[in-house]
Amino acid sequence: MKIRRFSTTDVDFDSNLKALLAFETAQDDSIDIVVADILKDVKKRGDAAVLEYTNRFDKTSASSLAELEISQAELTAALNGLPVDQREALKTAADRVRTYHEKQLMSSWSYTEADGTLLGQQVTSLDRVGLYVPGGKAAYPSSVLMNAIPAKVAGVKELIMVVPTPNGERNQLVLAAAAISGVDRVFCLGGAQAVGALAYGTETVPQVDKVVGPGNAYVAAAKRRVFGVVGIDMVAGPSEILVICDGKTNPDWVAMDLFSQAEHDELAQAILLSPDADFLDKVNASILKLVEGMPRKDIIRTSLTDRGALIQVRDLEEAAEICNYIAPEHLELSMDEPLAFSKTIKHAGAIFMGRNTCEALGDYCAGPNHVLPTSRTARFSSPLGVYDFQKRSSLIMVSAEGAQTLGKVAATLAYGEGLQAHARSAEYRLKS
Ligand SMILES: NC(=O)c1ccc[n+]([C@@H]2O[C@H](COP(=O)([O-])OP(=O)(O)OC[C@H]3O[C@@H](n4cnc5c(N)ncnc54)[C@H](O)[C@@H]3O)[C@@H](O)[C@H]2O)c1
Ligand SMILES: N[C@H](CO)Cc1c[nH]c[nH+]1
Ligand SMILES: [Zn+2]
Repeated sequence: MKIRRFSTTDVDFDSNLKALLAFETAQDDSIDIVVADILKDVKKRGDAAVLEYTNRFDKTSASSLAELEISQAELTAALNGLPVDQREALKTAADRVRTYHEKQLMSSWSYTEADGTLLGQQVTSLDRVGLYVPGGKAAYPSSVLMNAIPAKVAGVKELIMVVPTPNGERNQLVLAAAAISGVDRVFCLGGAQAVGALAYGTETVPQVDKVVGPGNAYVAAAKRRVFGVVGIDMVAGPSEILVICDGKTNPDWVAMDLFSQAEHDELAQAILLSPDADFLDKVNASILKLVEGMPRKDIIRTSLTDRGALIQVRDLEEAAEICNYIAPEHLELSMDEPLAFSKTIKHAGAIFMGRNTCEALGDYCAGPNHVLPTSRTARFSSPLGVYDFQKRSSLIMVSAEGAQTLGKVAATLAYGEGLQAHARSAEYRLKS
């Protein structure tokens, strides 16, 4: 296993390094072609197509989609059947996630002008949302909490969750997490066919208003394609971690932090930036030593070999510049004074500060959401939050007096645009 090793003094960042790193993972054309066909078929044939793809990709043998729905009784039984430590850990995580997200609630507001005209914004929640919970290579009960709790806090009426169950195995922690979070319906579906079912609706799966949640490159491509028919939260594809380290953290800790995201997916991306060449050597040695003991070592090896990199930077300021280009899903600042340094970071899904703050704490229980933008979309997207499940309507109530002043302004501008009906509509309200 060989991880790419660069120094910015040898490989110029702008002209070479950007090209050397594989950033465009989730936009792979071959995946997009497969996904386009699946979505077209789901739209045309509904349940029958979803069932066929599910049986093929998840190696199940269901004869109807109804068979793939999990009842509320089964969700509750899963929760009650968990070992106490697991049930308590789920509840602690759920409480912390809820407390954090309650701070994000947007509320309605309005103000009244001197002439009595009222202007404002009315906030409402979405009616029905689809929550994608990944489940191909690993089960993600934590993603159930991260998807469902903000939706509940926002006041969404109906939560429809999909999760693939390879070989028909229903993960009890995932089911328990759905019970704790108050999910209304759960279907054992995954990949592009699950996203299509939620977006277009089928005989069995209800159509939703928005599809949220992370997934592999097939899920990310499907979400991109259904956007417009339904809303989507962001592109949350294969996981990424960028560690910036001053060279003073235990190299084993940093190696394991890189593994923590690499073990998600062969397409995950784990990169370390440090000005200290000896430290990079030590982390490299730690990686080679520690990988042998990892149950998911094959995935880690592929991810680190294909997409990982150890990069020697001139200084930490250059590391910040490179980070802002990469716009990683997760950024660890493993250094002295990380809070001050964080001010130089513009683009990252979540920033983990200090040597004790491993990214894994954020994945499970710190409180902020772990559904985060990937593939450089942190340049313009934010973590999943309550705001993704709320929307705003503008409020305008013009007084009789306001209609006089605003009417003249509007009519003048409307005539300027050549729009007679607009102008006259405003003028009808003018007192002669
Ligand atoms: N960004 C985030 O917030 C976040 C959070 C958790 C997990 N993740 C990422 O989610 C992903 C989970 O991936 P996963 O694979 O374990 O589960 P998944 O649920 O995303 O994908 C499984 C589904 O992919 C589809 N699929 C697999 N191979 C296919 C093929 N050849 N053709 C068509 N469809 C195919 C199948 O339908 C299958 O059900 C990982 O990449 C992980 O890094 C991201
Ligand atoms: N790191 C993932 C987001 O990229 C979230 C997760 C869930 N479980 C473990 N990790
Ligand atoms: Zn993770």
